[in-house]
Amino acid sequence: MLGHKHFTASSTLAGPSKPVARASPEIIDVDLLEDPEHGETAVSGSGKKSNRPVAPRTPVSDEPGLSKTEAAIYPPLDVDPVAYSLDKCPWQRKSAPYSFLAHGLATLSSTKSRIAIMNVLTNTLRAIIKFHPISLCPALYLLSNTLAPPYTPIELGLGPSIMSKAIQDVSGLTSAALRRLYNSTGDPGDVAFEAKSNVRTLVPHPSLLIVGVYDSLLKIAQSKGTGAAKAKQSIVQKLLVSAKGEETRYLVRTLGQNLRVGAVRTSILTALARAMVLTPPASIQSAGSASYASDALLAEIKPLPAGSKKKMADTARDDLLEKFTRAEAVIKKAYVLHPNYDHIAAALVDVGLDGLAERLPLTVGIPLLPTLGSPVRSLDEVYDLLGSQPFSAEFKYDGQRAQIHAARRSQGSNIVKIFSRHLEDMTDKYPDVSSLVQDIFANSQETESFILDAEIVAIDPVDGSLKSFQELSNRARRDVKLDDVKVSVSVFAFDLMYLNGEILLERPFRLRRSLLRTVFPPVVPDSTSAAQFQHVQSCESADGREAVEQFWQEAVSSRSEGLMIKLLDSGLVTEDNKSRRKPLPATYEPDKRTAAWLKLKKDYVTGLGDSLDLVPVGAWHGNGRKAQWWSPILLAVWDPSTGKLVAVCKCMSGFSDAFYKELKERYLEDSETCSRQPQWNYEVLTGGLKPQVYFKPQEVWEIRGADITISPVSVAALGMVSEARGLSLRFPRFIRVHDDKAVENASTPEFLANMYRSQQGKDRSGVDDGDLVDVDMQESEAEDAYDSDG
Ligand SMILES: Nc1ncnc2c1ncn2[C@@H]1O[C@H](COP(=O)(O)OP(=O)(O)OP(=O)(O)O)[C@@H](O)[C@H]1O
Repeated sequence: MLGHKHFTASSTLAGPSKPVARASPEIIDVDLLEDPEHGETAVSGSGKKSNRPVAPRTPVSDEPGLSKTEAAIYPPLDVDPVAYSLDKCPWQRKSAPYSFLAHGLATLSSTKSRIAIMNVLTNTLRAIIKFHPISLCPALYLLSNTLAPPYTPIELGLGPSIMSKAIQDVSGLTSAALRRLYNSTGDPGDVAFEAKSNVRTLVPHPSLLIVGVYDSLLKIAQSKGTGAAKAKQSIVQKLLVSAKGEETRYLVRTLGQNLRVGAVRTSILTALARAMVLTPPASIQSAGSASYASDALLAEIKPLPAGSKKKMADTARDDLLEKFTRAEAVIKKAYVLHPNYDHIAAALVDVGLDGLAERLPLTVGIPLLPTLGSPVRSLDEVYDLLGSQPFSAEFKYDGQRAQIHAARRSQGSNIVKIFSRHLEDMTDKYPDVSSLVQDIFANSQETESFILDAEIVAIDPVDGSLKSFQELSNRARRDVKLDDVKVSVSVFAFDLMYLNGEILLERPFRLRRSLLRTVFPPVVPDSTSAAQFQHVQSCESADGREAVEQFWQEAVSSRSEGLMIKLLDSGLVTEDNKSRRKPLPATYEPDKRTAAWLKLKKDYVTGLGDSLDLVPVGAWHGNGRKAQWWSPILLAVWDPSTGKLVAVCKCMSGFSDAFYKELKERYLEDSETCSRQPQWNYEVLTGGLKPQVYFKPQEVWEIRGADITISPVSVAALGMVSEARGLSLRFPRFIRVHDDKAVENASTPEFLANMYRSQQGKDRSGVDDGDLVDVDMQESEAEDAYDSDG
């Protein structure tokens, strides 16, 4: 998966200051471009030729809104789709220009209204579907700031210094000028926009196209080996030379992997569904299909006044909303079973909404989005929610989720794919699990193909006892050879979604579990380097409440994280649930935090014995739903021996939207309390964590977490537990602001180290790297989970 790469002030300045390089038309890649009507060659703001571009004169705003260029060319996109006239689109039946998409992104970043966001996305996609459907797939990737499906390993691999050099070359600004711009804007896209805003070109540059920009990103990602940095920089420069107005800002934000618009995947899919209903591609015969809106229906609908949130009494609009709802369900289902925009866009253009489900079924080799659990705080709550409906309580193992896909091949080797919770392809990481799957095929001649859900857990190779998640995180991540496997694992299987050509998602859990248990018996291989296969340890509600309580106690004292509680049968209406809610399904619900899967974690109930009092010292700009706020927030302990604050973890959990809003107001950027550089009365050590803004240390927050871990990036309590590593808090959760505490009352590194020691159950003066945990990985997972919910 593409990582978040942030452009830091210091990296903006990387590379020597160069003489001005003129934007030259010769270096433009023809396949990026078309239509040379708007091009220019460098002249100064006065219109005279100049050797040096003029420094930007316009003040830099936080959220830029639309530049004049795009606003003048394109009609507004945030209007009710019923009122949006595609006839006014100036690029009809030509290749879709990137400036149109940039116009959409700029409009998105200037609004927080969900209705406006949906309108912009819908209208943008409608124009593309109608006039240049080939651009639909690249547009979906560019809108979601990805390059490929999540299971395709592809990364831009663009270091900030490449970006910085490219912007310097194209704008002619010195590194010092860029640094000043960065300090006043804090966003690389804004820096590039401002840097280019006064560059005028005399020789026309053809316009960037959506398809061309996307292809260039792929070329950047594919540049490997010696000379890759140069090749990447050259592609970025070509793009920047041709970019105009908002294109520059969004191009650079795209390259920096932080678009800063509030469009998450669910909004994009909803908009795609609406766009298909309103404007099916010319290739689809929509006449008579109930999925699409006819001209007659649209003519009947009265457009909503701008900004209106009220639903008007309008039967035709109700009909349209119903079509939207159905189309959304079709597209979202297709995506969760087959998360691939290339396939979805092609299928929509070929067969439309009506043929989508058949064209994109659950497929071995393409991961589906997994079912997720809803948190509960106690067994009482479990019984309260499920009443007397039968459930199974399973150990919640502390490992890595794995979706295992396999198909027998009569010739050549069998297909085996292992996907993570976020659908990344981890097959290379687990050759021992691949080898286990080959054993499964060898042992059972009837098994032809399957998709199963499991947790891969580190185990002791001798006695099979469970080891910690930290132990598992010690395994190498890529291209692991079977002989190099150092940490033994067991696959704890808990669900079966597909077997021998049959899709089992709609079957109740009791049946899926029974197939899993009978078709896939446990495997304990002779060799200790091969993976084991087991069923999760479980207990049934039918065994009685006392047995379930007893099982919970076992989970608490084991190395598991707690329990997963799963409904066994669908739709039972019992005395206790009939009045309260509709019966729950026990089907496999991709991408849903279903109430039929409850998770009861030890740390929800017990957690760390104590909470920590930490000081917020900085933050990063949020993404997706949180694009307008700061998230995560960097928290620090107070070191009384040095009088410094030391960052300990990033926190993004436990905050309400209202709290995020207040926080932004409390620490207004560039005011007395917030700055791009740390400049306060207390020195703050951040180790490997570099926030985008620094807060004046002035508050203390109560924070709870799952446990304390040795961290590769934290410098808190450095040397107290490990010589070379600091400590961090795993899964930090905000509880409240401590109004009664000053910075000097915050938790200390010593307190942190003591907590770590008591959690380990012994006073350890040193640890090995076996306890290392990848803090960043956990955080990005948490963020994704939040966004997909939101
Ligand atoms: N028996 C089990 N059944 C289902 N999931 C299990 C089981 N044992 C361990 N797990 C792990 O627990 C997770 C269930 O919690 P949830 O569905 O909310 O995912 P999550 O968002 O990754 O949560 P968390 O961070 O709490 O693990 C699964 O993703 C899986 O990795």
